[in-house]
Amino acid sequence: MTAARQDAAETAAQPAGGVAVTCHRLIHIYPTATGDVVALSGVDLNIAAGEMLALVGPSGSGKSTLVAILGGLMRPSAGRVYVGDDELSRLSAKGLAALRGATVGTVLQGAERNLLPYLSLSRNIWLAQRPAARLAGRRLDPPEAILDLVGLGGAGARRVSDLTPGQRQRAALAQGLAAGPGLLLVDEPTSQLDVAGRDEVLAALDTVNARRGTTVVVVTHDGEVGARLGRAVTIRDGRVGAEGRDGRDFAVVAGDGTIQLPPETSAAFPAGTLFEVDQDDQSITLRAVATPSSLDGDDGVASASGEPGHAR
Ligand SMILES: Nc1ncnc2c1ncn2[C@@H]1O[C@H](COP(=O)(O)OP(=O)(O)OP(=O)(O)O)[C@@H](O)[C@H]1O
Repeated sequence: MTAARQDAAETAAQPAGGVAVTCHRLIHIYPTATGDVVALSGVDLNIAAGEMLALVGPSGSGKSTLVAILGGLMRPSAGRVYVGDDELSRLSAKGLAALRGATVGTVLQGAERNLLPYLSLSRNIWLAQRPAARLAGRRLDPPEAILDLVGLGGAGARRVSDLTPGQRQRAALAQGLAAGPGLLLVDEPTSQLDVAGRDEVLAALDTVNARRGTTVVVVTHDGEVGARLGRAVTIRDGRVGAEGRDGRDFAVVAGDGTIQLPPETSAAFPAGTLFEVDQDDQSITLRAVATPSSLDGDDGVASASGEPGHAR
């Protein structure tokens, strides 16, 4: 949480209510007619309760699959995932339904997919609250209070179809927050918005996080959104490839000890390149000593020594 968010959280009337998330060697495979598709190949990720985080990465890297698992919409093929105290693969179908109904709010990409356009905002939220009230026996905030959180206070009587795209996206956030979840998962909330609309959505997420302590995970292709949330985790080839925190970029050691090189670095070193590894307390130095093509030749490693360069 930033200092501003911390201040707001301390003055908020509502108690903090975020849940932590832990993924350990998470694997997901889609069986298809043409063979298995490995969507997640060992995700290790810790998200603290009340943290805000962006999941970024190229198309097809596994972001939506990860979010669907965190939201209790799918079970992983292997590995463990905790949302709060619940290990999801151990939950019964009823337990998963309770998780979806009360603990996790999922906002799908495309605001309209989350809302009934012919109903008022209040009615939309009220309908989304019913399963949570039944499943968790919780007393929930009135719809107007939830709309207020996302900057739509006083708009409860308006119909979804009468809203601007930015308002509609914030209404979709309100829908995801209807049951008072500890974890809010939001898929591409800003992709169809102009800069002003994007800023309003980010401000709404900040407010939700500050006042409720809700853990917020946003899937986005927008690097600016990642930067504004403070922590951006890059999913590449189905695992955590890198992480940005407060403007600094980090490589991440996976649970199996591997580190993905940044794309621009790996482009300079073809697969099969041999490195010498030097390590001290604070750093690891990789010195490329042979490329696959040099290994194909007669003179092998020695002839390529020092080429194509150094990676550190
Ligand atoms: N239902 C499915 N059946 C088979 N393969 C799937 C299915 N859903 C996703 N995949 C595959 O799993 C991999 C990861 O997909 P996923 O949608 O999770 O990635 P993504 O990072 O969210 O992509 P995008 O940014 O385009 O939404 C891709 O290779 C995709 O083709």
